[in-house]
Amino acid sequence: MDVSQLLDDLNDKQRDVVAAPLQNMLVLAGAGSGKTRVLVQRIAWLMKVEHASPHSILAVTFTNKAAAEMRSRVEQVAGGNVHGMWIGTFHGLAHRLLRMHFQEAKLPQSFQVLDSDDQLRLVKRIIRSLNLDEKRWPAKQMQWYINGKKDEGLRPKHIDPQFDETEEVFVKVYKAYQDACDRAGLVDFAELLLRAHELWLHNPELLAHYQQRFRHVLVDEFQDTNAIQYAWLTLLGQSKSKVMIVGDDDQSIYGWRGARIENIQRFLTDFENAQTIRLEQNYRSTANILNAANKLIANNNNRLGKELWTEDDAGEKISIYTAFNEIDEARFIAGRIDEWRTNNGSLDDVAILYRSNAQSRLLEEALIQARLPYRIYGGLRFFERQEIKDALAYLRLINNRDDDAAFERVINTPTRGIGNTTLALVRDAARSLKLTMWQTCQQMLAQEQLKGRSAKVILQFIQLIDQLEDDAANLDLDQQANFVIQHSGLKAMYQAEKGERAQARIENLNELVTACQTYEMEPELEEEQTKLTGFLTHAALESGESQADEYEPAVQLMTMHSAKGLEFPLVFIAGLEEGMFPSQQSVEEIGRLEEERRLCYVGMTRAMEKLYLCHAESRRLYGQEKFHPPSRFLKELPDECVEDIRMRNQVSKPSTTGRFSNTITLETFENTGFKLGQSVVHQKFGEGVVLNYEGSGAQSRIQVNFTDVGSKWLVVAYANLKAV
Ligand SMILES: Nc1ncnc2c1ncn2[C@@H]1O[C@H](COP(=O)(O)OP(=O)(O)OP(=O)(O)O)[C@@H](O)[C@H]1O
Ligand SMILES: [Mg+2]
Repeated sequence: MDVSQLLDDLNDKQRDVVAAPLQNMLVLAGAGSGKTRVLVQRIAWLMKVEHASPHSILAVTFTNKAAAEMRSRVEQVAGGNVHGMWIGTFHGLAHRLLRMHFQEAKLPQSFQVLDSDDQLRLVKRIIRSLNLDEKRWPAKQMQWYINGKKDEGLRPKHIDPQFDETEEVFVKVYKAYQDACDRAGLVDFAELLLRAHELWLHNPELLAHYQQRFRHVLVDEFQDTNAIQYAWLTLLGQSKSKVMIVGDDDQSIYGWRGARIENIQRFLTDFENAQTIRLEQNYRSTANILNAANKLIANNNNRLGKELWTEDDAGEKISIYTAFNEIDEARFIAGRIDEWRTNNGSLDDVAILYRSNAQSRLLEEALIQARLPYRIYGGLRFFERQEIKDALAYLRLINNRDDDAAFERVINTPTRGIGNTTLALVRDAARSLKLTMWQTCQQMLAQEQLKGRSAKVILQFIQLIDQLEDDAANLDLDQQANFVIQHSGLKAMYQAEKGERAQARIENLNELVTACQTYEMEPELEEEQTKLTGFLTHAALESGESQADEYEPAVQLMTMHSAKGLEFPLVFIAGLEEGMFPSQQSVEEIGRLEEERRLCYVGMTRAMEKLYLCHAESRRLYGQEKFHPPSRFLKELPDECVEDIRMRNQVSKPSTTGRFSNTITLETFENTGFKLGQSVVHQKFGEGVVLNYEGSGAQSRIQVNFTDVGSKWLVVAYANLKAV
């Protein structure tokens, strides 16, 4: 691309940014206004027009994926070699600095990065070594505390507990933990940032070198930077370097993790002569989607204030689907996606967004049934999640004591103090005796080959499993699962860990109970196996099935948090109910409620062409039927942008499958010339039976259960169905 082309395809405001003189700049703009795009073009401009060497450019984004994308876009636009340019996340860049300057950072050359699970384990060890009661001082809470302090740039010596005894303990653990890390050459995620900051702060020549080098600093998604990231940037800003930040205060969704929206305003005072440029034209979404999102976010206070408009057509209205229950919601979504595919839409263009990870299970199930390949973005599929595998392993062991994989998984989860040496001993014995782990344990106990403490804990474990089976023998499957989750100690273990991840794990365990409750075994299998066996098989199959290959087009499932910065032609948001979204905890606190609303704004503005917002009238949660009212966010949307696709004056009819909620208007239905239960024939799909109908005029859709290909939603106007 030559220089003149660099400014083509940009509006005036965007051009002002890309071609601005060298200066500190804040680009403040709403979703889809081209922030990321101008940031990339600006880099190309700096190289081509300002003759900046790639070496002098530092670009920061929020995820590794975004960084990879930015690099390839810069290569495309700037044409060719961007070798020497630093593009990455704050964490990635900090890591790089520490590797290059390990000595100045006072780290051994071979220092290791500690991931979150390893960190937790180490914190646990520290708590024990200090003879603290683990129940009173949960490791997860300590971990949260330590990371929070690091994110604020605070070392133990900076914290004054002021006679607060609890905090005194926290600081003591923090200090002991840090000493242990330093001795072992371990660096946790938060430490990467803090160390990188200290590296520059304590080594003025090094800082001067980088200030000299990185003349051009560009940061995307700036609204979600935390205190230490901001401090690090400020060090670069104190030189000739010019810093351009782009962000949107309305999309700040990581406040709960220490992100500070105020950093946007601080930037204007801390960075010399910083200019603010606002982009106001949105290029992503149709007018209906954009106007609705604008209206929604206007309900927040303390905004920096931005207006967004589009030249785009009104487009289709946003569809609000009122599902009868959560199963209906999932099937509706799968049905619409199937229809999209039938009409030659690519599955890569479709995203399903939700508030919490546990919601994915039902959606996954519906997609599997509809044979729609999917991918979970930034996370694991439901049955592959750690806590679910833990719980299933207990159930498997109850079902079959000889399941060695299950045995290995839970023998020490939660921790029972069975040492690796003991386990190795049992493993060896099992191998030579050609017995399973369970059988070997029993034999070794009987022959007194296990002694002392090891013998005691293994015996207790064996008794626990036997007891769990006995106690749960007469319970229904869901109660059985619930019983096992409670009494195995799994629930308590996860409850003791504080923080969002632990919360998500508990939600997933609860969702597993719901899955057991709604699991229906195929009648022909009932004679051959128990319901538990049936369910375990189902879980095993689901965890391996329908996994989309890397390059196969697939529906993307993700939380709204991980959807940041992305865009899709067709977007579904599921579970828009009070208590789900906004979440129960957030409705009591105005600050958190506003963050939820921003999250909804982020979700809605991912959609380019069509947006579906779904809520269920009843939802089974934690094994209980809940009747949540529709989310307040739905009520905040302007009438003219939305359509309700559940009909008024409806008549409920049980469907032939018995599992769908069917609400149809008989009158309109009859206008199509088809009746419920009628046999029809379709040119491609063959013969089928009419199950359901919705919409009117050109939008009318009909659901037909085809003998060969199963149920499909078709647009009546194009389906060319014939009665038989
Ligand atoms: N001037 C333009 N002409 C045509 N398309 C544009 C223009 N500017 C941006 N776009 C397109 O609009 C879409 C949104 O742009 P981009 O992702 O850069 O927005 P953003 O402000 O970074 O959004 P978000 O806040 O969600 O991160 C992209 O598909 C981009 O290519
Ligand atoms: Mg962006």
